[in-house]
Amino acid sequence: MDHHLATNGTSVELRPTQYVERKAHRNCDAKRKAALIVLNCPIKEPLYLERLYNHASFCICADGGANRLHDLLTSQYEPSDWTKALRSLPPDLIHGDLDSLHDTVRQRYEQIGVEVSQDGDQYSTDFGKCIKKVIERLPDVRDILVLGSIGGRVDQGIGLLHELYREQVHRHPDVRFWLFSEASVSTVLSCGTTVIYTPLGLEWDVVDWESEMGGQVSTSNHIVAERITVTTTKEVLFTVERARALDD
Ligand SMILES: Nc1ncnc2c1ncn2[C@@H]1O[C@H](COP(=O)(O)OP(=O)(O)OP(=O)(O)O)[C@@H](O)[C@H]1O
Ligand SMILES: Cc1ncc(C[n+]2csc(CCO)c2C)c(N)n1
Repeated sequence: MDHHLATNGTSVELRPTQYVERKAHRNCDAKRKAALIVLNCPIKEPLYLERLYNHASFCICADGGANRLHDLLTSQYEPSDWTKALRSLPPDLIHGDLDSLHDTVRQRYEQIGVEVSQDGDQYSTDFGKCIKKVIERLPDVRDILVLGSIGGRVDQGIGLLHELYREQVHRHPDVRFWLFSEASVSTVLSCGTTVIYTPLGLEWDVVDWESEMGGQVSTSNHIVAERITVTTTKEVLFTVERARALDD
């Protein structure tokens, strides 16, 4: 069963954990195309990155995201083995205004044949620029996996949520955006009914519950069943906490 598509015309089914499940090789011929965007945010778990990478048929680093990828990969090898380290999970493209990309990182990636492209526009973020590239290079993309965070700078964090909402709701309603951060997976749920399959439904379940910023917001809810149904009249951000450890 495809857990993304509307099954009966009225509900969409999602399985937030599918992209962190084990996959031996990179997905280049998947029916439902996915792309990975690596943002300039801390990446601590190599296995998390590898899982997302293997589910994507196109991987793009947003400017300083390439520094993060470089640092994580090289930390796992001897310093002299940096080519081997970088070739283990090579991005297809590094893109952005390139004001954060370190010179050495750029040179090293260029040396192993990774394309680096610059767009100096000062009215769009590197994340926004990368989404455009993904759509250009992978026109049939259905899921965009974003490895990032809303920790750190508040303007960047709120800006990222704003862009996820804009892209999902207004610009690319046929594409689903997933934000994979250190501790959780988030996606914007459209109006109507969404069924979410998780390892575990919600402890604080609500019915006919008005929700808005400054009004009522459900945070820190607990998942206690395998199937959650969310019916909403406005888009909502759904976040599920990740299990502490990924299992093989
Ligand atoms: N603290 C942060 N929180 C959330 N997202 C971030 C943060 N820092 C960077 N990002 C994301 O990573 C992308 C690349 O960031 P980078 O630092 O390389 O460029 P920037 O010039 O600071 O950002 P931008 O050009 O997008 O304003 C940004 O577009 C943003 O989406
Ligand atoms: C009202 C307004 N606020 C901020 C920026 C600046 N800005 C927005 S995106 C971006 C690119 C960052 O790499 C920059 C510098 C602007 N142009 N307009």
